[in-house]
Amino acid sequence: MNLSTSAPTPSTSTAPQPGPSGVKPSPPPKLHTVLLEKFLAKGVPNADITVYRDFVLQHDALLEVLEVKKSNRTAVAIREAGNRLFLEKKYDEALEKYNESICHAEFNSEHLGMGYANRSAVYFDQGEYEFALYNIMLARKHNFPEELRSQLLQREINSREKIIAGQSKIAGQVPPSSRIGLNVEVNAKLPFVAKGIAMKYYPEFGRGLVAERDFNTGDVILDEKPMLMAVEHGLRYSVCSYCTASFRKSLIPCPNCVSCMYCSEKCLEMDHRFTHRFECGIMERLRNASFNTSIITSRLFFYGLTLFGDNLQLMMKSCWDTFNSGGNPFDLDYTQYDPLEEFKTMHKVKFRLPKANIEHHYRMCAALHYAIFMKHPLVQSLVVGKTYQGFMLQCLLNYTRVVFFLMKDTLADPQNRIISFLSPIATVFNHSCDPNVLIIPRASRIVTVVLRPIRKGEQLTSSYGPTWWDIPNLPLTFDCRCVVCVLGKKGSDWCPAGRQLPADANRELKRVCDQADDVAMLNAAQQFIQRYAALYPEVNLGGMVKLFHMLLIKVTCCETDARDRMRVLAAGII
Ligand SMILES: C[S@@+](CC[C@H](N)C(=O)[O-])C[C@H]1O[C@@H](n2cnc3c(N)ncnc32)[C@H](O)[C@@H]1O
Repeated sequence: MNLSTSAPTPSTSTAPQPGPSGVKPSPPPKLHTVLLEKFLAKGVPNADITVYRDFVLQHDALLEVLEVKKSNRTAVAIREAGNRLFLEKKYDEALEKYNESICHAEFNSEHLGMGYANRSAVYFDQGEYEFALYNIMLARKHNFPEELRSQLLQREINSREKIIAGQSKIAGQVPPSSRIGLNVEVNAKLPFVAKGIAMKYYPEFGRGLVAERDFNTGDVILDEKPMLMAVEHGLRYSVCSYCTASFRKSLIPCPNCVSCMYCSEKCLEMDHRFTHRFECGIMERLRNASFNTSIITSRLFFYGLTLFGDNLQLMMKSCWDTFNSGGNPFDLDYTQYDPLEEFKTMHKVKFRLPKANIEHHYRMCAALHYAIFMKHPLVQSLVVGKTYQGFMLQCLLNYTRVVFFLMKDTLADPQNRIISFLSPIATVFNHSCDPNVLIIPRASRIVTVVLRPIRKGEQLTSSYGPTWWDIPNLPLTFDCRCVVCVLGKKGSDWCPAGRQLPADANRELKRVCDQADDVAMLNAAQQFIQRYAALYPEVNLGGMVKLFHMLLIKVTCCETDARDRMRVLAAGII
């Protein structure tokens, strides 16, 4: 037990940020704040996690919130709200409402079919005829009422006619190009990582990634599948709860709860197998007690438990002594992919606590999750007895620390809603205000592209928010020790005085911006950065890196759209 009464009582307002990536911190959930304030009033902020747990269990009644059940009545009301949005041509909002309605529709009811049919009307109006056909197919599969089928048939005929007439968006779309997927030689044991990247320990950063050979602008050096992902609650009707794909919001519901949707049966099955079976039925309680995506901390425990075949004894034997002992994913052999070995490496990660003292938040977070998960019948049946319960509690606390240390967040939409991911390699990139790579999280993959030439021996760094050419007002959770900050430079002060591009380059700069489309501009920007790299950092080159950065994200999004349309075609609609 670590009961220290002499430590100053920390304030509850310094909440943990959702991750180290510079995305705006979310306020702590009300329940967390209320309980933490009560707890800290006792004057023992450094109390052992078991003391936090017992305190939370004493306040069990506060954890109770109504778990919303599926209901056709609710489904109808929400669908009608969707219809109003559809008439106002607010298509994205209408799709979200139809998704919510589909989630609330009872198992096997006609209201599932009605929701899909209404979605098909939105896609038809948007000119997304393949998605319209896909949703018509779903409507028919899910009890769309017989008496309304003629309308659906007419929409199907109209969609097919549009496609035959060449009005499909597939015709004019950006073809999926080599922007997605590695375009350099790969590591023999980690075929999703470029050859010539290794892990190195840096005293000021902890683990980091180092280049063991030169890389060029535009090299795709990582194409990784995350181990775990989480979407904030507000996105539950917009993206897949498992892989986070948007799939133009053409999602299918969890058959048992109203809180999760998926882009495919496969994702539904995978999510259920690894984590959702422990969450289904207690989602509202979890949400009530969690930061936006902090549920991912507990998911790491249940993911591990699943990989150990639900055998807690085995998991405890393998993991009890290895918390925080140091893990190196480069020791793994992914040609013989073993998710259990990958999990064990993540379990061992040596974390550093952030600069603000927020350990009391971590303890409250873990204690709350523990108390809520212990209400789930499946967890109750697997975690029996004080020893195993103690192990689960310790895991939840350690994984809260590890996940908040490593997790990367990304803004999913203009409403700044967040998706978070945890992966063995992409989370090892340290931050620099002068980054040399860009991480682009897309549905179920994390792609990393080189922004400017990297020489052998340099550290590979991404930006968690601030860059020297762009300084958003976003705090980092640590004192930044990157080269820009250590030298006390900001903005254009980072560029050596008098360094300028030659006159020729200025003409070329204009040519880059005059390109006809995004792909051409992206390629021109890439060549420009590579050609003038010797003059980096220079203000205009910084602007060009920023443009390259922006275009990479835009082109990747277009390619994702293109792939989604191809995927719908492959579903057998034509
Ligand atoms: C996503 S992890 C990066 C990998 C981490 N260094 C490790 O050992 O696994 C983020 C953490 O790395 C450290 N870090 C990353 N960039 C840093 C920087 N520019 N200055 C100081 N610490 C940094 C901080 O402790 C931060 O919370």
